[in-house]
Amino acid sequence: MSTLPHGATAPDLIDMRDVDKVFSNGTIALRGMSLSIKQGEFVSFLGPSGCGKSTALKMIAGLLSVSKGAITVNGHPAGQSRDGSDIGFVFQEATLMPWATVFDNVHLPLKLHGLGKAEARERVDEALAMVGLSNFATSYPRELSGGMRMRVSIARAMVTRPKLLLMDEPFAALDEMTRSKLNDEVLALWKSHGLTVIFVTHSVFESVYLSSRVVVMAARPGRVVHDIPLATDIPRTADYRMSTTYAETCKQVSTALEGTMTHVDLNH
Ligand SMILES: Nc1ncnc2c1ncn2[C@@H]1O[C@H](COP(=O)(O)OP(=O)(O)OP(=O)(O)O)[C@@H](O)[C@H]1O
Repeated sequence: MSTLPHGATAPDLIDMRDVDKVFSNGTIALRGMSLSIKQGEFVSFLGPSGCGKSTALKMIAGLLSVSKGAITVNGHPAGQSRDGSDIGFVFQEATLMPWATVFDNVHLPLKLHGLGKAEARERVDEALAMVGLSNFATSYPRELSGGMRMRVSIARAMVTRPKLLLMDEPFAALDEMTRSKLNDEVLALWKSHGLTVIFVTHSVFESVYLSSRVVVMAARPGRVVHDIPLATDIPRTADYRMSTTYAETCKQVSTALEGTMTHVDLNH
């Protein structure tokens, strides 16, 4: 358990203890990563290319094994929760089935759990409504814009009603306006569903706008070098993007990120 600023306690949802990841070709993707994340946090993993952000996310999801150390999610070793449906994963590409409708794409995780179309309809409709795509259930991915395809991908991650949403640079390929809009939509989902979110990004601006905490990582070997808590009581609005507080926080995080370039471990 960790103590929140107002004195209440929230359980640690994720606990990473001294985690290493060494790939079979000898690459040390992560060394000694320790991190606790409380239920309800919005945490960004920010760092240069190759610092192990995606690797850390995939290990938390149980998609990759750890080489050393341990990761628990909700008290279970990563990847060993009862049915895996308490984690939603959104990749950089929307990775939709081009031959299937929006409805069928979002239905997929429930189908894999044995839920037929009729039984799943309410849940799929709910997920599509969450991302504003109720009118596109019968459309095909090729008929949608890049932003809409990413919304389908988010609906597919949310259809199992996960507690934890893992997002791996989901908006990197989108234009600035669509990206800002989707940032706001993810924040709204985070708040309304009491989610815990881990969001991988290269963007200082995006991490500061979204997060309650920015974990700055360095490469060679991948590791955590800064853990920066951010104020969450300031509403994330268009005004906030223009504020001096936002500019100053971006500068602080940017300086921390620039510092990662000098944090090369010469023993590696
Ligand atoms: N399957 C793999 N086999 C071997 N090496 C890998 C594998 N996956 C990742 N790596 C290496 O591990 C390191 C960390 O990779 P990772 O993709 O986690 O970094 P990242 O911070 O997410 O990078 P980016 O921001 O460019 O996506 C890199 O050096 C990468 O080349």
